[in-house]
Amino acid sequence: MPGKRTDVISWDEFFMRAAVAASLRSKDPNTQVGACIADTNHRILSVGYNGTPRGLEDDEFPWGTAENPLYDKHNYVIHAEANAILNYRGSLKDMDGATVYVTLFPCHECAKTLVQAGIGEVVYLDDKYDGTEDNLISKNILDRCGVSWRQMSLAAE
Ligand SMILES: O=c1[nH]c(=O)n([C@H]2C[C@H](O)[C@@H](COP(=O)(O)O)O2)cc1CO
Ligand SMILES: [Zn+2]
Repeated sequence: MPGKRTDVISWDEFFMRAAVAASLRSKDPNTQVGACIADTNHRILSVGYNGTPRGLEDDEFPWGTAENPLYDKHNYVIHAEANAILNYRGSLKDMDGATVYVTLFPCHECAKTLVQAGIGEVVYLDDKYDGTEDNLISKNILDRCGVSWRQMSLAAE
């Protein structure tokens, strides 16, 4: 009888690759973010990426930053983590203790939202805004609310 395959990818890698796949849908020319929420039974609950709200056509959208807040993408884009939570069609109870896999460390607004949704752990790939005010606030929120966070990497293909 042949033995089982043993060189399978880990759960971490599986969920992070799902987050990366979601990020590939992002139209943001500067930063593409993907999020994948997995429950404690290794089930994917939801995925999301940074994009415009429904009704705001992402083809016509000015994808840049601007001095005038009216024309700055940051004021319109829904973050990947928020989209992953909003895309979920089940009960929010399922998010209790779940892990969110994100390609970029969550901003402080997403940190608050993730905490309030019941997320227990954040696993991230990149932390390119490490040390910025927003990033420090985000880490402060997660720490004070008992949400753990850790970085992982994906092997290059
Ligand atoms: O937690 C996050 N989640 C998320 O989806 N984003 C998105 C919003 C923007 O579309 C983009 C950030 O753009 P930029 O790096 O040009 O400032 O990434 C950004 C963050 C944190 O910075
Ligand atoms: Zn955010």
